[in-house]
Amino acid sequence: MAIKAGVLGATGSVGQRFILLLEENPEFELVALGASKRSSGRAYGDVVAWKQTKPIPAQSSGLTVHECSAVHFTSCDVVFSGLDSDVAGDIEEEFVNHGINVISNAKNYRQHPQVPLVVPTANPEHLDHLANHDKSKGIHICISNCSTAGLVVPLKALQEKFGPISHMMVTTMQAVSGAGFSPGVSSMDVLDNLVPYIGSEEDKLEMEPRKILGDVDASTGTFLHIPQDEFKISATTTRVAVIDGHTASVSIKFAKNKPSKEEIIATWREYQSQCELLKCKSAPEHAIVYLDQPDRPQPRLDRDTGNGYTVSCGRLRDDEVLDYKFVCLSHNTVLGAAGSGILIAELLKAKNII
Ligand SMILES: NC(=O)C1=CN([C@@H]2O[C@H](COP(=O)(O)OP(=O)(O)OC[C@H]3O[C@@H](n4cnc5c(N)ncnc54)[C@H](OP(=O)(O)O)[C@@H]3O)[C@@H](O)[C@H]2O)C=CC1
Ligand SMILES: N[C@@H](CC(=O)OP(=O)(O)O)C(=O)O
Repeated sequence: MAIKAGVLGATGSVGQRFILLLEENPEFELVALGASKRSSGRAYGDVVAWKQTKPIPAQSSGLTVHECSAVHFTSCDVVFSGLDSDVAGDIEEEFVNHGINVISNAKNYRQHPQVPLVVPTANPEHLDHLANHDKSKGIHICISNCSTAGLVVPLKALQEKFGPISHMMVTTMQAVSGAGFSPGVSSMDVLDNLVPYIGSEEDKLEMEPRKILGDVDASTGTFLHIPQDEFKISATTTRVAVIDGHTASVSIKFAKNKPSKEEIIATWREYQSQCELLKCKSAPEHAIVYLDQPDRPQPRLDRDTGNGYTVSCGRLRDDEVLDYKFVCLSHNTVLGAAGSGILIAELLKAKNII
């Protein structure tokens, strides 16, 4: 039976991606949409400022947009949240307290010790700890920050094979769709330009990988961060004139032995997450691809690999300061947001959690 899904923040950058991905996926039936009071009570097609390259799916276009109140979403098996973080905190809490399962893109609960922070092709095993969740409430899961999502997949593959990474320096070049649509980045700021600042983004990149790659205390269901002194991260984040696709230049140092370049590339190419092993519908054939061309990955050429669920890596080379440096690229509204939400719901079904 199809998973009945709702989308909160359906009119936004992430919300629109949810609409497109859900429409193409027979595992889901989209039954309810929510946005602000400005949009509620009207047909989705009439209120959304559609900015995707594919047309609005006809079925979604006719759905009525509701206010984000749990009463309108009780028929949903899962509700995906693409809400502005200014409002996501209270709204998601109300939904979970009404027994509705929420998978959120907003940052509000990412650091909560009982809420898993999941990138489905990196740490799907964290979802196993939800099997014994408090059944009087809905399940609450957070998806990572979009730059973090593309980063932790290649790191997880290396951590599994070669042990912990102790140091990382990362500089991102982030697409404008990451800044959302209301108001978004102005063309005067980003055209012919680069903005070397994205508010709070560096803190998230320095914090979230330590939870995603960390352990879980199974006795208490607490999601633990790798201590800061065991995994030091320094991040710089920038906005560039790209529509979709976040690129990162990354340098890493291994805590133990330094593998060879050939071992790293083979590890990335062979890596399989539970999503592929459990045959989730949206799972990419390869969670990571390594590109040998010296000028790849590039956002326009590589963001849609694996329908936007694959991380493209390239330019692996020695680093004079740490061990190695490389470039990675991922689709910020697919793997970095809506796509991960959908893949997490598919994992929950495959694991009999929903
Ligand atoms: N864009 C990206 O790549 C990523 C974004 N995120 C996170 O996902 C969330 C959504 O981001 P994004 O889509 O970019 O943002 P947008 O600004 O494009 O969309 C925000 C959405 O929130 C709704 N909203 C705003 N105020 C209210 C309210 N008071 N009550 C109910 N709904 C409201 C808007 O509805 P309306 O149109 O009616 O105003 C809109 O649907 C954010 O928390 C963001 O940080 C996470 C990962 C990646
Ligand atoms: N801040 C990211 C989008 C994102 O993921 O935001 P947050 O981590 O607040 O959900 C960007 O600007 O590209």
